[in-house]
Amino acid sequence: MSVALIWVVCNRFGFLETTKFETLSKSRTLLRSERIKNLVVLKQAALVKEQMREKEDVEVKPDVVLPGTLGLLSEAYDRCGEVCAEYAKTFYLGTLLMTPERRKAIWAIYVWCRRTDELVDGPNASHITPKALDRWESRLEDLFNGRPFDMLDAALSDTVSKFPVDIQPFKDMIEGMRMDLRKSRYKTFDELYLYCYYVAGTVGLMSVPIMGIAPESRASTESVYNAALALGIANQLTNILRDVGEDARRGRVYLPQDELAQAGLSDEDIFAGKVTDKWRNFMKKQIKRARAFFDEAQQGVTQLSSASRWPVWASLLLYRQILDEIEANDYNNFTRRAYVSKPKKLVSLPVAYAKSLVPPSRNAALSKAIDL
Ligand SMILES: CC(C)=CCC/C(C)=C/CC/C(C)=C/CC/C(C)=C/[C@@H]1[C@@H](COP(=O)(O)OP(=O)(O)O)[C@]1(C)CC/C=C(\C)CC/C=C(\C)CCC=C(C)C
Ligand SMILES: [Mn+2]
Repeated sequence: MSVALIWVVCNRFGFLETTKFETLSKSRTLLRSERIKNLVVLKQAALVKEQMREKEDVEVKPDVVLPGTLGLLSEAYDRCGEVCAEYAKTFYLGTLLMTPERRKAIWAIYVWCRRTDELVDGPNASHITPKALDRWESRLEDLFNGRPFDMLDAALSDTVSKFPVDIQPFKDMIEGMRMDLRKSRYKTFDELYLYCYYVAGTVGLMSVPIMGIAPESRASTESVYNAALALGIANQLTNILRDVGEDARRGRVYLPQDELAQAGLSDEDIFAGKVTDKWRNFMKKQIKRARAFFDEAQQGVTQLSSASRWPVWASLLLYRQILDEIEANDYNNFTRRAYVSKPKKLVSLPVAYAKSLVPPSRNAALSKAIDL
């Protein structure tokens, strides 16, 4: 399908205007989650398909640098690297295995995501209004148009001028932050999925054009994007399950209300924070669902370019283990924070490395079978 056609389809369904997207008629049979798969994934995949198939290394556009700005740019990327190292040490170490161009690009994206999240979760969160998020969005548009506001924006501006990264997932992440300002309950999993797409699935979509798909991969670009989306969703669902108590203390319940009711639970039970059999059974189902998203993601990691596989496997295995730790805490995610110990983290790194050595199958039939 051509990019143009996909744009038409996206516009036709109002996808590109997120508010319209949210208020689409209830009579539509597709769930939001399915529409995201059908529309965003197709569009993102089409945008980069051509560029990424050509070479193992994404064709990076040459630097067009104004005299005297090269040093500033490299300083900007260094700063992004420092922020990344400070907030996400293991992940930072993983990025060191990537090619220098890709590593810097991932740092720049990481920093933009972290800053976006800080707007609603950081020390100034109580002053953040929808207007402030609108301003953040116009700053995003400016940097995509080559007019960065500050040094860290300049790094991302440079990245998006070199890699086939689309602005939509970035805008959608801001939409997720808007959702956080106006909403603290989710009626169904479908509603929660939309939130997870906005704040985390988008990270997967932003990252694939940088990570690159292995030239020998026979999997469809769409299936790799689906896997990347699934990894973002899996990570966010895990985040949510780990932070139930912490979120409840801020008056937030990121759990499907209908599933809570079916399990005989309500918000009051969450605020009371007692681990009961009802809670354990509810949690078992939520953990099972998060694991299913990790399973979906795992099939796509192998299709990434060889140097990108190790950091992605490492982060996937580390995040996935948080679910095991919730179980080990007997599902007490009210007062105990599940975390993966240093020794377990250390063991995961060589495991991730071994997994990253597995190349994408050259066998077309097999690759078809793993198409998601
Ligand atoms: C084919 C395939 C599998 C490709 C891999 C694609 C890929 C690299 C996916 C990455 C998925 C990922 C790391 C998603 C992040 C999800 C996440 C945890 C989002 C958090 C949102 C808000 O949650 P909350 O406020 O509840 O959480 P905190 O309490 O604040 O923690 C985020 C915090 C949004 C901001 C996200 C980031 C700062 C992470 C950005 C990460 C990258 C750009 C790098 C990703 C690369 C690797 C190698 C993992
Ligand atoms: Mn946050």
